[in-house]
Amino acid sequence: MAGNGNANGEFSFGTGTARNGLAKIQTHKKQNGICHDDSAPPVKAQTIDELHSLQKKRSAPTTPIKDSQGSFATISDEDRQKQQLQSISASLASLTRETGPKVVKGDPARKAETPKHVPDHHFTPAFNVSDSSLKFTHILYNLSPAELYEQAIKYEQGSFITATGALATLSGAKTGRAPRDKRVVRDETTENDLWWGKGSPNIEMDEHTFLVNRERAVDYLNSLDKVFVNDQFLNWDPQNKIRVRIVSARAYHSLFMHNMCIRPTPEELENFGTPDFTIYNAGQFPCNRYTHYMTSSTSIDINLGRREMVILGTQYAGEMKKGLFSVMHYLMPKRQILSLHSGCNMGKDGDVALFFGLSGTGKTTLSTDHNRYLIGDDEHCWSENGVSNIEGGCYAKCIDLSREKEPDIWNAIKFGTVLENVVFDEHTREVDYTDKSVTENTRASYPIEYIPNAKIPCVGPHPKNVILLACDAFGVLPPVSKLSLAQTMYHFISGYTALVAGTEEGVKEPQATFSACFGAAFIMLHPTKYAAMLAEKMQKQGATGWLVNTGWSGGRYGSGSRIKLPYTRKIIDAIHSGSLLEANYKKTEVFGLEIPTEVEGVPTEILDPVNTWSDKKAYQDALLKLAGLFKNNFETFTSYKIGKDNKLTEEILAAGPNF
Ligand SMILES: Nc1ncnc2c1ncn2[C@@H]1O[C@H](COP(=O)(O)OP(=O)(O)O)[C@@H](O)[C@H]1O
Ligand SMILES: C=C(OP(=O)(O)O)C(=O)O
Ligand SMILES: [Ca+2]
Ligand SMILES: [Mn+2]
Repeated sequence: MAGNGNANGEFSFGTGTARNGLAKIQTHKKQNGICHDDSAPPVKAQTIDELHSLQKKRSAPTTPIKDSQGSFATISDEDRQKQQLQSISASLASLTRETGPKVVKGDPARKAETPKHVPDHHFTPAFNVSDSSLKFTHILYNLSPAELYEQAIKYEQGSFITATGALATLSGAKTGRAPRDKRVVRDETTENDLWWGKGSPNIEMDEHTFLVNRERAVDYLNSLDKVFVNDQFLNWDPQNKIRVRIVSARAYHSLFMHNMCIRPTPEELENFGTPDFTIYNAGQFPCNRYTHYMTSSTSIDINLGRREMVILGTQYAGEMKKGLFSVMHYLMPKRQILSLHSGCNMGKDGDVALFFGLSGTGKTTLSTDHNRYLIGDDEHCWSENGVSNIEGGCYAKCIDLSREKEPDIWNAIKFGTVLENVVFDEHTREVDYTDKSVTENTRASYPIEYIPNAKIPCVGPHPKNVILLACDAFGVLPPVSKLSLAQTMYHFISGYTALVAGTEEGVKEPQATFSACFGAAFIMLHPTKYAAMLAEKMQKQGATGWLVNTGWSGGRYGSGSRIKLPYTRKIIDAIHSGSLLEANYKKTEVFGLEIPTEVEGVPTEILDPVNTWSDKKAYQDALLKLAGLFKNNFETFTSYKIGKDNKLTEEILAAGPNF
């Protein structure tokens, strides 16, 4: 290269050919004779460190807090930070030791932020002081998705950026929820309030054992260099908002909850105060099998009295979301608000539909509808004023996800989205959504506004249609039937579906299950309490109930096939538009379901399942088998009254299969 220069320090380009065959570089002769790298003004930095310090500017200053009179309080930024740290410090405090780790804000990797000395007073270690009280726990407080990406990629194995910008993560050994490892503290209050015993999801634990696990989680979290803290909200209904704090060890968990809960504005965060409920997620750390009530190394413990939840031995993020949902199933009915395991969307004319159903029945898929506003995909409240989403995000299954069939979910998988347990090309980072190598239960968690027609705020008027989704692996339930109120209640309390592989551990192929209120794993009170509220609301609002089978047709699982999604969508369209209400109906045998004779865009022969089975005897056997399972299951409920209405209770009992 030296050969290209000339005596004046000038280079020529294009005016001749240099000796090595390359064109000569030519620059204009500089007046002062100095050759600059480029024409931009020089950077105002003397050192590399100084240069780097220019890269990041401080976040917008926080706004003043208003006091009860509405005027701006004189609290300084420093005082506010102090209050916030005190609150977090209280959350992380040990219940058995007086001194705990010192809590400081910021990333320990950024040394400048680490205090050089213990701020309060100089102390001499004494026998009652443990090493843990001498260390700092760094708090990464409500980090942004970009910051959480950096944390995950730097420190958490199995974190990668996919071709569309999502954060691929691994949830570890557990890739689904562990309902058998969930425990609820039984104390004087919950003893009477909650549903205990046969069929109930609430497996009891005592207060003391809860505290043992809580201490285990808190000590684990405090043993780390840093923990993530999210302060967020649940429920878009402004009058019934719940403040939640999530303390976790992984950026994956923090980003997941950032997406799933409602994100506070900077002002809301400043006024956050003390949380109504706190999760301690120490999922990497197992519970202790010597601890009473523990039957595995996993424990998910809810203490309603303390307003706390502890997670040990599972990193599956869905436990946090569904754990909080359980809490809402206790808190909301206390306020006469019905909590619903359902998706929810709204048409252009304000017609709201609820989609009840167990995991894998299509709540997320069918509520995400390009022609309608999405209110939420999974957890809602129905109050005197209408519906509200509990969450701020969606949690979609990704197995076999396709751009054609589910374009809105496909497009939501971008920067900010957590993609759990998917398999991708090691070079291009293109995700293979058909790959089940890690699990069948691959998932995407994204903020609801990633769906283009999301309804923000996520609230709507009273529902017009209540759609019960069942994925029937027997292939005998019709693709759609119109229900009377009593039938709606019967099917709501039954909560039938075939559990498909994935979301719960150990389910390998579809199994008939009955899960009261389409969410027995999350309800806290007796199912008839929720059913009575639903009946009252549907009656008052004149809502219509529908049963939609998103499962098998033309034979049971193994011989028939799953009803095509485009057909189910046509059925749902006809419910929304009101046209299905106008159709002609006939009544089926055994289940006594009203089925339409025609639905636009759906082959008529599939509407009555008997038509699709080549072996009619096999159909009859399967039908009676399923009817028997329904009858057996409902026996536990026959001694309960639904609400104050004796007549409705009788009608509900009579609304089941007859054979
Ligand atoms: N006819 C159908 N209706 C609804 N979903 C279907 C249908 N056929 C296949 N599927 C698939 O079943 C899954 C339904 O899961 P999802 O919508 O996440 O259920 P949920 O939200 O109730 O857990 C999706 O992967 C979807 O693509
Ligand atoms: C996250 C869950 O929801 P769903 O499968 O209903 O979408 C779950 O049940 O763990
Ligand atoms: Ca879902
Ligand atoms: Mn769900």
